[in-house]
Amino acid sequence: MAPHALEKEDFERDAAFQKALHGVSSQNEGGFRSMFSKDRKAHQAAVDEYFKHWDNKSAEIETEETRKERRAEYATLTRHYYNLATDLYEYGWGQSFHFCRFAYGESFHKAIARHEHYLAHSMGMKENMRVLDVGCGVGGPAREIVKFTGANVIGLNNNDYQIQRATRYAQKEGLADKLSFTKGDFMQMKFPSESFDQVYAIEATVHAPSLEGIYSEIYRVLKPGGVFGVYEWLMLDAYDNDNPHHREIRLGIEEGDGISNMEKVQVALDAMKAAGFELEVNEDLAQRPDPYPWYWPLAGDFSAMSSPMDFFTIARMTKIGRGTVHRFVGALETIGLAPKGTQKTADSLAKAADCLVAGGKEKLFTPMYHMVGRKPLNAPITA
Ligand SMILES: CC(C)=CCC[C@@H](C)[C@H]1CC[C@H]2C3=C(CC[C@]12C)[C@@]1(C)CC[C@H](O)C[C@@H]1CC3
Repeated sequence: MAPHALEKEDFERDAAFQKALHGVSSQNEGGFRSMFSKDRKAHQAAVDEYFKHWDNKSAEIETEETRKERRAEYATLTRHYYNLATDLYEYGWGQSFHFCRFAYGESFHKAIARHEHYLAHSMGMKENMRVLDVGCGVGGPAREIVKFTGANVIGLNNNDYQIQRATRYAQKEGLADKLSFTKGDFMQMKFPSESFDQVYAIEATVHAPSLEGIYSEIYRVLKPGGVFGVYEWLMLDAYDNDNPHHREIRLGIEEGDGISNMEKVQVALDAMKAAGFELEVNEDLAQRPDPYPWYWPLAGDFSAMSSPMDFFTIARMTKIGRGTVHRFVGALETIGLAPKGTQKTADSLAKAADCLVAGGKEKLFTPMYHMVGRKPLNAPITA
């Protein structure tokens, strides 16, 4: 397969844009309040840049050409998605931007942390290993993994705002000596070959334009014998791209979650193999017989709530919670307190939530395809 064309990086441009858009809001406590202190013009630019990929491009008229255009601008698309969505994520979900399994009686935040521990455990992560977190968000998982394993973690992210927030949170928790964050496109990492003992990615490599491309780049930076562990977002075998309903679900997830190209399970398995990994774990954790499915918080199923402490956390994620946000930010936009496009972003996220739930219920989609691959000890050096 021909290697995927990469977007040209421009760190100065991105830093200037992040400063103009977010200003000092990266130093706020986070979440809802941060949403209102954005520069209006820069916010509009981010909205236009992101939604040009989706407006008037419905599932019925989707062509391979449209998907190709999104893949060609994967880095800009994802960077602007997180420019728009990060504050809403923190407000509605917390600082670990991923789903998880739920055990009986387990609180939301405990379940999230357990999912992170499980990945580290499945990879055999040990104290003082040099570990890379690919697509680290605002660093919630990395902080938990450093505390759980004692590994030294570097978080890689192509969104300056998230890096600033992640750095601030790590400093606040006194973890700065074990955890740092750096800016970069994961398709073209600046790290030398064979420089990490382990690499993990939690619901992040789905933002890549090509799974083979990102897995190969991860393989390159791993030392021989090194391990890559991932929770991947994938469409399941039952997904049929010729079925309009299926396509609508996939597109709703892609648009509302900043994804240029979501693939099926077999593509990911082939990509791991093509990259050179020996696959040690390969399982859709969403198919385990858990008491509650991964999507229950978004489905607004309060009967699955295990701890009274979770009431307000979950309330923000439900349809009613999302409707309240829709009306509230709409009103704030009208009176000029929130930048234009805030409601459009919230609505797109809300639609994604519905598509995620539908994808989960209809067994078309998983956010937790768990793979662990090892780079063979005798692997030849890759440039
Ligand atoms: C985008 C990828 C690859 C991973 C992120 C997974 C999840 C953390 C997000 C997917 C959908 C998001 C939504 C919200 C928070 C973060 C997600 C669950 C909200 C609950 C945030 C508050 C809004 O009012 C509603 C959102 C619905 C979708």
